[in-house]
Amino acid sequence: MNVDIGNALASVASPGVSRESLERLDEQVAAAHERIEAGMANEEHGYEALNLPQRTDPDEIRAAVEPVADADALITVGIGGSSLGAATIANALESDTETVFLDNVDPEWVSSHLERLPLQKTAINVVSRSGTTAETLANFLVVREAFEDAGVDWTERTIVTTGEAGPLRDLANRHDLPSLKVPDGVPGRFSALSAVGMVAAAVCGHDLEALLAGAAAERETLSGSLFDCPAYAYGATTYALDERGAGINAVMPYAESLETSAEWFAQLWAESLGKDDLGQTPVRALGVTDQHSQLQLYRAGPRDKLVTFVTTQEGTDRSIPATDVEDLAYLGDATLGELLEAEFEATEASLAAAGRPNVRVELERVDEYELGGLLYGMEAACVLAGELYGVNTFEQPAVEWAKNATRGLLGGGEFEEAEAVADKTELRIER
Ligand SMILES: O=P(O)(O)OC[C@H]1O[C@H](O)[C@H](O)[C@@H](O)[C@@H]1O
Repeated sequence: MNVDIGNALASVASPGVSRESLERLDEQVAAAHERIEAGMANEEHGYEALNLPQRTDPDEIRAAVEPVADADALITVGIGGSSLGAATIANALESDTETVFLDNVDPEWVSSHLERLPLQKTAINVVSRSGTTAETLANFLVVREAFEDAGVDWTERTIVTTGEAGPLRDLANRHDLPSLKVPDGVPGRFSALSAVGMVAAAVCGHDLEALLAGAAAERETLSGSLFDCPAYAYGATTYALDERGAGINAVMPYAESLETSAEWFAQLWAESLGKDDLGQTPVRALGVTDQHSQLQLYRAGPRDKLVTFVTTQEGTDRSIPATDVEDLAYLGDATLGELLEAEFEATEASLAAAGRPNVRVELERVDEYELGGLLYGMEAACVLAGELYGVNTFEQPAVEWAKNATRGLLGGGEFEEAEAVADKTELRIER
């Protein structure tokens, strides 16, 4: 990926960061880079994620999915980091295999998928790093039952990806299911380039080598200066803008196929950096759609936002048919791709003209190679930002708190967090 931070400079935007400040910040980037390289070399928890392009074995993943290679549909049961990376890849790329991601326990929604899908020709991909996440295990039990009710042997159609030990690992062993291991030292939200994100891609027939090659190329750019490394330029600029008041980061891909990448990014940014009263709030937007809903706020609301555009240079196009309606004649000379491009450029310029900081992340096209680069680049940006903030990027104690409270409420053990639910302050206004 390439990154253009010109519209984040103080000469354009407020808040903005001056070239001199960036040069001073670059000294911290150099120190952070040394720390990151050491963490990678020592295979430390979290930093190990940045070694995945070299560590992930596509053959192992393809071998595990071999029994379900004929599937017409794939249900991935997982949540957060065990779903969003896989969904980002699957939703970005074309495939004949329909992919469904059960990352919610809304009973109506879960049932509607199970009633609709051809279960005889459907595979199940269960993913949980811990193997204990209540939503994932509950959904898996429900999916299994639906397969049994339909007379389909779910043990023939299930692939498990989980840690070395835990309830899901036990289950995989008990039923002799094909299974893959979540690599050690890789937190869920940094695991897209492992089996966690790539099983679904393999079932869909995507090019796993190209995903990893794109990520490896991004890894090669990591260096001690933000001016030489797109990922660090992004991480350092977002950090500097947050310090200057842009506490919100609205990520706006200009490609429908990249919409899920903004969801994936939101988890990465929020769970990694939201600590010690620090962190930038990620917001999901989509170009051009959200030009007609959120842009007013981005351009004229509080000066607390950075807009991150994600653009692609090339893709399939479609011409707009000519019409004899005079006022619409200009459209007939264009294509939908040209319209999209013009709308992006106009939106970017409109923010800059109003002095609102924005950054452009450029991909050449939406394919495996470029996606690998985007996933890796944003992860590296996040790790760098975590170093600059001085937070523990790789933990998520606040999420664990709510997980414990839920388990306590359901009788899954003694968790003091559950008591807080009973302590809720009420001020109800009833109709
Ligand atoms: O993969 P699992 O162990 O099932 O965890 C799934 C998700 O659970 C929690 O919400 C964590 O905060 C996330 O970081 C994680 O991705």
